[in-house]
Amino acid sequence: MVNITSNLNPSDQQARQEWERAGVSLPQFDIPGMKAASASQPRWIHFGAGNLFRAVHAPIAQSLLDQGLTDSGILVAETFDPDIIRQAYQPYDDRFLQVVLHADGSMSSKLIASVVDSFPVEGQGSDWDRLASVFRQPSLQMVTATITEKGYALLDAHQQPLPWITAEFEGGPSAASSAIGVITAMLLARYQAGAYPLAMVSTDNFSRNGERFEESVLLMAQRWQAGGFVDQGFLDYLQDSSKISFPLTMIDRITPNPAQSVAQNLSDKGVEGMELIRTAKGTAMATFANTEETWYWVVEDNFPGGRPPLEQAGVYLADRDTVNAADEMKVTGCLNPLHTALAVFGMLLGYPTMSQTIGQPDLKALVSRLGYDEDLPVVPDPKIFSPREFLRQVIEVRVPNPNMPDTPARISADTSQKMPIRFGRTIAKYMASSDLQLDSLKAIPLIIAAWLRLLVGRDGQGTDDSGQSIQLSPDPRMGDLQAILGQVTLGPSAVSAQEAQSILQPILADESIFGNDLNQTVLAGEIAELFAACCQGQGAVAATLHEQVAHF
Ligand SMILES: NC(=O)C1=CN([C@@H]2O[C@H](COP(=O)(O)OP(=O)(O)OC[C@H]3O[C@@H](n4cnc5c(N)ncnc54)[C@H](O)[C@@H]3O)[C@@H](O)[C@H]2O)C=CC1
Ligand SMILES: O=P(O)(O)OC[C@H]1O[C@](O)(CO)[C@@H](O)[C@@H]1O
Repeated sequence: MVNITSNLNPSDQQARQEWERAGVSLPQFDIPGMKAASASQPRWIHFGAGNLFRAVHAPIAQSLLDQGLTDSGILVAETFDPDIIRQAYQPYDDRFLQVVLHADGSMSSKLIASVVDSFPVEGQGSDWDRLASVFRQPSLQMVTATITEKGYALLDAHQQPLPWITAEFEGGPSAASSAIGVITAMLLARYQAGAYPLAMVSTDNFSRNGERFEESVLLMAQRWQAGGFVDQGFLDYLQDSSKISFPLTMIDRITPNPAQSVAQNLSDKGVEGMELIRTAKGTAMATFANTEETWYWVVEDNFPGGRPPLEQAGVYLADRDTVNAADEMKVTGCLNPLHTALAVFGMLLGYPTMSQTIGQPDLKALVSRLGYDEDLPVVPDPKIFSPREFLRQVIEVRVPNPNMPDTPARISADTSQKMPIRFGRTIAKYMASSDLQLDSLKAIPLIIAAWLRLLVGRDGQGTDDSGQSIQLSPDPRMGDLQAILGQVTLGPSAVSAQEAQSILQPILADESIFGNDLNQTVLAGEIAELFAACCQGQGAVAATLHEQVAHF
């Protein structure tokens, strides 16, 4: 048996052979040497210690170390759920396995030991002080983040501070506890230590992520300045692009929650302690992260304090327009809209995995129509890779990978927040185009209708196509959407298309969901008709889908 915390002395041939037998490749670099170098010269710190960090960022740091291109590893801080550090990092010396699940059913694993230190940040205390001393080091070059889209939010829809942010606005840096509050307080420490340069790199999954990161940090700092906690010089520092940058990025690697099947497989191969961990806040972790083979990280090359040679580890460095095009290509066209479509129908039709959804011929036809015919004509071409080839891989290789334990439930979380980017942008482009006709969109109205049909129910329960009540994934708009959809009846006496149009009117008018008032478009009638058809009793969703794809 082997254990990830065991001594990885390069001369211990027996241990190395045992790892080899377990199918796990080991770090090639000198771990104690790396730890010493990182302590005196930290270069890279990450916020958000979840699974994507383990699938992408930490392995990139390891690749650079293995190639001898850097001597410094990566540090990781967690503000939202410090139990992640306490339960999934500290007991394992900050090590874990990165497990790649290949489409042929095989898996390859790497022991990742590039994480130098981990910080469970909870108010001011020793971890806060240790983190601040990292930020005071001139050697620090980049901060990356995966804190989810919600992590950047400071204001509500009425531009009022979110309840948990008010105390931070009013209490200044010493009251910081949110990710943005802590990051801004750390930048203050860096400013006070010598105003050294730093790149602040959001790697969260939404368009123009760097701009959003910058706006949030600046807003926090402005509120602190208004309260007399910081001087104008700090704001000037944050806005001086020769000091602080907020590059745009596109990141892509489907990384599901750790699966029991993977834990079992590793245990069977003789790796000890491969356990699933669920923190009290609900983050699903393990002693490994499972992910797919394909990955992309495209980042705007704007690092005022220099950067590690990321391109040597497979990262695309590009100009701002290219990154933006790559991101829009993925998020509004060639991946995420297809994912949402499959997740919605997967929930309705009872498919347990994402790969099973796309294995159903009607659903494959639906996302092929969506991707090739409706999205591809309006997505930008980043030129560094082909959108058509990217789309082909998503449809033919990545989502169908039967080895990936990804679920419709994971992808369908927060769908209301994803609608404007995943479908609203495309609708807006068709509306603005003189060549493209809005009524040529057939997949998009069907997906919107299916999503609304899924939400028919109450208290966070929806109704699947067999009429059973099912637990829906969390969504901040669930309450108000279900209140409106509560007027809908399912079954033989279900709503007519006309009734549906009147019930759906306030939802379709909501520009925060669709980016446009759909009632002003030909799509409203189409959605209402499809929605009403999907409400006509058991099997109506599958029947409507089948009938529609026959006409694509
Ligand atoms: N998992 C994936 O396939 C991919 C994820 N991403 C991005 O990475 C983000 C995180 O994904 P994972 O690490 O896989 O998720 P995860 O569930 O493994 O971890 C979530 C991470 O986000 C933090 N977090 C959650 N809510 C927060 C909040 N309100 N404020 C600050 N931090 C918060 C958690 O503490 C944790 O560190 C996603 O939301 C997405 O933006 C991007 C591409 C692929
Ligand atoms: O729908 P979500 O929650 O953004 O997840 C989409 C999935 O596709 C991805 O964009 C793949 O990179 C990941 O964010 C995630 O696996």
